[in-house]
Amino acid sequence: MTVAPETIRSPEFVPRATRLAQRPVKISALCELCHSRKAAVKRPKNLQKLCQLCFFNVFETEIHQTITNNNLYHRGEKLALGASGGKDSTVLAYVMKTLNDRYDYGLDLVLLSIDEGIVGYRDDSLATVKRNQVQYGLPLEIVSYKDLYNWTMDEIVTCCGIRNSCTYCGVLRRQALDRGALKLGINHVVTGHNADDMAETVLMNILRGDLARLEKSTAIITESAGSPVKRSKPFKFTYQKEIVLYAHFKKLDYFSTECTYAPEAFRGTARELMKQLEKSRSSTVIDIIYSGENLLLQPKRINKQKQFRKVKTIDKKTAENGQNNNKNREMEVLSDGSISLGHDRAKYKDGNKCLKCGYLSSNKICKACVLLQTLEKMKPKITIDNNISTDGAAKVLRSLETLSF
Ligand SMILES: Nc1ncnc2c1ncn2[C@@H]1O[C@H](COP(=O)(O)OP(=O)(O)OP(=O)(O)O)[C@@H](O)[C@H]1O
Repeated sequence: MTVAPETIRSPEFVPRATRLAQRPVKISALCELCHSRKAAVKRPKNLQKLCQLCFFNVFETEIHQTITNNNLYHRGEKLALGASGGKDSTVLAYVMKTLNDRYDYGLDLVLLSIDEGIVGYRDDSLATVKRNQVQYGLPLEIVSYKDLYNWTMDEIVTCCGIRNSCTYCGVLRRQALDRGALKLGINHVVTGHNADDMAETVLMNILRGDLARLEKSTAIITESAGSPVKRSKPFKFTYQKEIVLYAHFKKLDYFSTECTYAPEAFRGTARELMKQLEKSRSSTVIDIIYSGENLLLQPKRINKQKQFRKVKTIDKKTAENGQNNNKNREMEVLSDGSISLGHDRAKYKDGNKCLKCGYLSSNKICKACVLLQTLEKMKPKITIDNNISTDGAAKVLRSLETLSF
């Protein structure tokens, strides 16, 4: 197995969206709303020129309207705000606290952080969350992969490579957020997913022909079978660039480095495509979300599509070994080496538990356990470098370079 060193991001890397949004914009005009103060921003959403105060006001009011129009929360509800220390979740914590106080929502807010165990990345971003906890006066709960699964992401990458790291991390984080929330007696997790994230997901699902996921990808509130924890995304209509501008002007304390491991490769492709489209049509992000919301999918066609995809993607060797004859397919290694987590056809009903870990799951074995089982199988095949003099990504990279399967 070879891993290109450039797929591991330098800790100094600053995402392009952050760099662009932080670049001072020269606008020599008056604010189009108050007509008295000098405009400081040109809103990426509609190109309106606004002063800082009016920008803060429209930004917060739009999120308030998203919350109230969609009846996202109710008085007395306890919410776990997914806090990674990044721009989206820092703005999420700040805005949710501001709106809760301003409009007297009557919500009980708690910050919930998942420590995936990525040295040089998550430990630094968690330090930011700890400062936010003090700055916003909100309680904080930190749950780690190591405690829940006995694996850190650094160990997982050392074991299975970078290629599938986003699959592992995404599945484990989803469950970790649920478990962290339940530990706090909360059944509602709020995340900072924004309009750009959502449009990218819609595009990815269209490009992959994943119609089943496409249907769910624009939901502002989701509840999955087998989990008592629901999720909501109050930034569904909020542009990423505006989130960065807001954090910048408000001087919020956030961590702007991207994950050490390369972001999901295909998401990057969808992101690039979206940026290209945005150059000629500034409303691209909202248009894609709108299309995703209004696509009418015919069940018969979805089934056909699934069958077609199954024939196309099953790895030849695995198929020859008969491993995919299992009707209750749980995990499939695709021909391109990536992992696809299937669903148990004999679906469990709500409230059923994973036979392995006992955690709630709609499948016989939960997705996290399926992945952890695979990791355990791979573990004996590798020798992990015991030299602890170099930590984090550098150590992982060195370990990966010496591995052979
Ligand atoms: N380690 C974590 N702990 C708690 N919540 C998380 C964590 N990682 C992600 N989330 C939640 O999921 C949302 C989307 O995460 P994603 O990985 O897409 O990061 P992002 O777009 O860079 O967001 P952020 O800027 O907040 O890190 C975050 O805004 C946050 O609410």
